[in-house]
Amino acid sequence: MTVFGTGYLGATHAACMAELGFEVLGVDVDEAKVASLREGRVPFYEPDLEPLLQKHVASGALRFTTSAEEAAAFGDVHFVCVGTPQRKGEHAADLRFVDSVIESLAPHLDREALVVGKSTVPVGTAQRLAARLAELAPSDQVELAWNPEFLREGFAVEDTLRPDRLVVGVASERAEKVLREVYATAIAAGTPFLVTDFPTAELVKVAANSFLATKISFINAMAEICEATGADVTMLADAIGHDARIGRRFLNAGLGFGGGCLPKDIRAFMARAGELGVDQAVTFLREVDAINMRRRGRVVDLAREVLGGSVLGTRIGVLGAAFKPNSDDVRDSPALNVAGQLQLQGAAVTVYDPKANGTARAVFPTLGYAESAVEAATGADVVLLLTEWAEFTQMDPSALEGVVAQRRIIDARNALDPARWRDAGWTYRSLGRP
Ligand SMILES: NC(=O)C1=CN([C@@H]2O[C@H](COP(=O)(O)OP(=O)(O)OC[C@H]3O[C@@H](n4cnc5c(N)ncnc54)[C@H](O)[C@@H]3O)[C@@H](O)[C@H]2O)C=CC1
Ligand SMILES: O=C(O)[C@H]1O[C@H](OP(=O)(O)OP(=O)(O)OC[C@H]2O[C@@H](n3ccc(=O)[nH]c3=O)[C@H](O)[C@@H]2O)[C@H](O)[C@@H](O)[C@@H]1O
Repeated sequence: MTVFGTGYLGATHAACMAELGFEVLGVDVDEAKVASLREGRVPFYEPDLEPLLQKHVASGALRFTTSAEEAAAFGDVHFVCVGTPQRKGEHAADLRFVDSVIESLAPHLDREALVVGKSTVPVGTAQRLAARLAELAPSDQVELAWNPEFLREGFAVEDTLRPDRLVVGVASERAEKVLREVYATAIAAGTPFLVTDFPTAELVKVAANSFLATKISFINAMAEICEATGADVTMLADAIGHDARIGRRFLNAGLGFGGGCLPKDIRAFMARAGELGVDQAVTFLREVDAINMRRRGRVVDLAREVLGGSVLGTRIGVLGAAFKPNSDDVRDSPALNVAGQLQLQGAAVTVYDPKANGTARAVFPTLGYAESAVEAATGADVVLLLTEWAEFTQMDPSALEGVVAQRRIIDARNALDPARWRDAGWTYRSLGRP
């Protein structure tokens, strides 16, 4: 099989398919990425991925190329895992990479093949691509299926090898049969395998991410109310989370969601609903987005408040740049956004992230970068915890007390024990907690 696009999703999918026993050819237009993967080096940080890549590159089961023609000749099943980012200045998804896979692959498909979309796309895309595939492919035995992906960064390998469900949108029994073979190991282990049509498969993905985003913004809205009343949002989340219908997971209030998926997916969903004339059905997502973005401003305000009204001329130590722990991904990262805003307001900001210094520096070269939490906090008038890496949450306050200018910490992820820091003489502030 082949995997088009070897980013966070595609590289993981390719390595995991090799682990399941398939011969896999990864395809990317980025020559540097392909060169790195060929040498067994993952060009981003994802726990557990590199050993898997190295194992299967070494055995020859996993190879990489930049040639779509080579891929067409090699594969019977072709997965599409390319990016679908937000279009510049718009909410809609940019589908040019998905389109370009079909344009470059289809003309070479001269025998039976199944093209399987995994990228997150607006509903209706699969139908359109299926028509284009039929137009371009020399063989009439070429078909499309849609198989959305639900993996989380930081747990990508685990989620791919042991998914909690598999969803396939198919147009024929043959496509279903092929996908049952591809996922035979997970199906045998009891993973629910849901077979549906194209639009349902596409919608399952954006509905799931919209629900997750809504859950986070719901608790962050409660955090705003807690801040106005002196209530404690963490206790509130624990208490409502005991109701199994609600559930405690994804109710962590704080700086809100970012990354290459939730923000762009809810925006693309609103844009697509608008095109379909049903925008009213998802106008609540506008509020979900607005609540989320307000959290970033709230942390900046809190820093200003703690610093006596202005951040101008102050030194701020920032712990975390990635959009979440166990990842080096800084796409739409709330942490980096806050660090950038504080710098714009005149603070000298020094950032440390265990894995994301490099990716952060590439998009935000003007911030200061440190090699450790202690170095980032040195001379700081306030320290901000913006990404809850275990390295930070397990930190002893005494590790920083000798280096900071002032013992002040803002815990924007509600990840530290307030009593521990206060007892050690720190001014501790967090979001939605007194
Ligand atoms: N990152 C994640 O955790 C998840 C991502 N998704 C979805 O998967 C898709 C990919 O996301 P990421 O892997 O994060 O993006 P990414 O940006 O890390 O990777 C995309 C890759 O596609 C390559 N590419 C672009 N055009 C190509 C072409 N014509 N042929 C071959 N390769 C090409 C790029 O060079 C890049 O390496 C998106 O639609 C995303 O919403 C879905 C579930 C999880
Ligand atoms: O479509 C995708 O790409 C993926 O998007 C998310 O996965 P991911 O973006 O890797 O990360 P999450 O763990 O969902 O976290 C997203 C953001 O929400 C924030 N978050 C999460 C949970 C929470 O309780 N509170 C909270 O603020 C995180 O800090 C992070 O910024 C979904 O969880 C995956 O199922 C989905 O496949």
